[in-house]
Amino acid sequence: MSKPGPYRLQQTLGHDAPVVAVPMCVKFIDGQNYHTVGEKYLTALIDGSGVYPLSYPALGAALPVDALLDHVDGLLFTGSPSNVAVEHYNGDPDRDDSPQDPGRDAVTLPLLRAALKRDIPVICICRGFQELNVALGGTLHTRIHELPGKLDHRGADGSYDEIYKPAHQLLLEKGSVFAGVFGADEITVNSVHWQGINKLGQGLVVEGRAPDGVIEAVRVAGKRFALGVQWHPEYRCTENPDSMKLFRAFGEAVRAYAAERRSGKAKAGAAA
Ligand SMILES: N[C@@H](CCC(=O)NCCCC(=O)O)C(=O)O
Repeated sequence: MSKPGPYRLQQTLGHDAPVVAVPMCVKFIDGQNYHTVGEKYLTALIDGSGVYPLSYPALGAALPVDALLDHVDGLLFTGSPSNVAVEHYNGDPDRDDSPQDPGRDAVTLPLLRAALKRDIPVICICRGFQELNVALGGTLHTRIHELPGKLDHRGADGSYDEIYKPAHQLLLEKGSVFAGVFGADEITVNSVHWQGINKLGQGLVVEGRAPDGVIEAVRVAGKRFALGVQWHPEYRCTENPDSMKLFRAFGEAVRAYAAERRSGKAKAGAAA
């Protein structure tokens, strides 16, 4: 795989740009743990949403989530090759070589619940979408391509453009929040995942599916902006008008929340 050149940002943020936290993954590299986040998520937040991304380490309960949430205006939960551990949803054993990230699980699941409690805007992508479902008591299929009648959602081999190329239609519920964002009942999306929603988490509303019925878009009922997508709108975000619509909508929700938070009107703390 060839190394990409530096990304050239298209936006310059103002000093008062709202802040969006992005929980990191833990990767073991050359004998040490590194906390990492894919650049495309950070640049999509800047160029798509106009917000300031703040990477958040996966150090578990040592960092109380409410200490972070007092200072941010939104959260983005990224995709990752690793899978949510089955112990978090009482699932069947995962495949033996399933990549795991217990450090990330220990942060993202409580962080998601706390953010939803405060009604902070959240967008959850791929692994983040699966975390949203698990955080709300849902379960996952670990190998959807092995289920009868399902497409292979794992993405093609090859260059990143090949892996993240348009893969299938997303069929949206009429009148859904996503249909409003896109101004359409159907768009084309990419697909890079083994796992998918099985039992739906509490409070989640299905807004869109792949043609094989796999759940691809959800929202949390009653929240100002809490959306999850199984595909990758962050990939080459600025080149895809639908991806830009989604990131712009997230940016608007974050700016509205930031104005409330900074005026002291947002719900405070875990008691809210
Ligand atoms: N591991 C899960 C989630 C898949 C996922 O998030 N893929 C993205 C990979 C890296 C990235 O683009 O950030 C599954 O296989 O379902």
